[in-house]
Amino acid sequence: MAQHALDEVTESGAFNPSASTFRNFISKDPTSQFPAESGRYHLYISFACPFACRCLTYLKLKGLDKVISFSSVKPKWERTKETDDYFGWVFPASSTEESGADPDTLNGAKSIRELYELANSNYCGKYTVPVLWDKKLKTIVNNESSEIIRMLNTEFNEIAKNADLDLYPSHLQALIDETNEWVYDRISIGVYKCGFARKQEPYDEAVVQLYEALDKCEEILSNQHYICGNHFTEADIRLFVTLIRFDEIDPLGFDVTKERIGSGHNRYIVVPFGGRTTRFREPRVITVYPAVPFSSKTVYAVHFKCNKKLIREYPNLFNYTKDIYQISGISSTVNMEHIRKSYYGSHPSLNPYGIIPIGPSIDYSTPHDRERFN
Ligand SMILES: N[C@@H](CCC(=O)N[C@@H](CS)C(=O)NCC(=O)O)C(=O)O
Repeated sequence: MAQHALDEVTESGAFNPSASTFRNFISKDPTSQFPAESGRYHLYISFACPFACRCLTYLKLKGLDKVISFSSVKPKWERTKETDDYFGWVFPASSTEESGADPDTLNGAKSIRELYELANSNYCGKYTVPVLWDKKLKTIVNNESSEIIRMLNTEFNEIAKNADLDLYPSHLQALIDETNEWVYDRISIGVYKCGFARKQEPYDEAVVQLYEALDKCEEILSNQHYICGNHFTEADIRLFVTLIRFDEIDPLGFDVTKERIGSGHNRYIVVPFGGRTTRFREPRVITVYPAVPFSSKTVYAVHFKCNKKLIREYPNLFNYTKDIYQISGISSTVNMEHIRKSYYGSHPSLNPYGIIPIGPSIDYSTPHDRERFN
């Protein structure tokens, strides 16, 4: 059994991930094995992982982040044991080692792998995030994001701050399920199918399907506010976590304006803006030959070869992404520094030197036009 999703590739070269292994459910029933209780559970995430961030988004939106604690691993995979070559998610040794990541004060684990081994000493499989951990029984409840978000939606409502928020309302369930199916297959996992393909044919197939699905989203979102109508649902969160990783915001804190200076040449004026990491003290003018727009240097577009079109070339999808980003609590689930470091730094077979491209500058907090559907 493969230890990494990256290695779950069939003989024909296509990415084919295996199912998650821990599939228990937390229930509002106090007599169940895993009852919904304040302070009992912990969510281990990576800010880089779209699947883990689905769950974090639920903690924020449902007002459960005081009821269920959470912490993030470091973004870049590291060796997890002296005795073998498995590289995976690790915790920092101290809270100052890596901004956004926390040591594992609960179990004293050095890696996510250790948690899987604590839960099952015979475990062999992938060591993925998210991990929903039961502090009382010292085990993994569930490591499948699509199930964790369903529990968070309904089972903690007695103690959730925003119990009334229902992201899987009964009248939309059939439509949400149907939407999830094609969005997952062609977009959420579709970008990984493009990136992890080891032969041209499966890549060609996945990339066509990805862009057909993005075109379909664009069409749907030109007629309605959200992907399943005018109601914000689970399906929007599942789509958003991929869209936000497609066109990355400027990680270095540069405001880049482009000027054309003759055929084939672009001049970029790079201006540092306040409060964020900057590399230059003074505004600089840099010239790029030939005319390669910065906007082509994005996470999925570059790293996973999803470069037919960027999200911001789709007016409705782009404004939709901004709209969701601006929902209270959501921007705190987006850590671009972790996303960049992780994708570019953790897949040596895709990016052997671990070089992180500069990326474009997009401000997702700027106005959008989605209120037109209100
Ligand atoms: N089915 C899982 C998939 C989670 C998943 O693929 N996580 C990736 C990060 S995006 C991971 O932890 N990979 C570690 C590895 O492949 O070793 C879910 O949706 O919860």
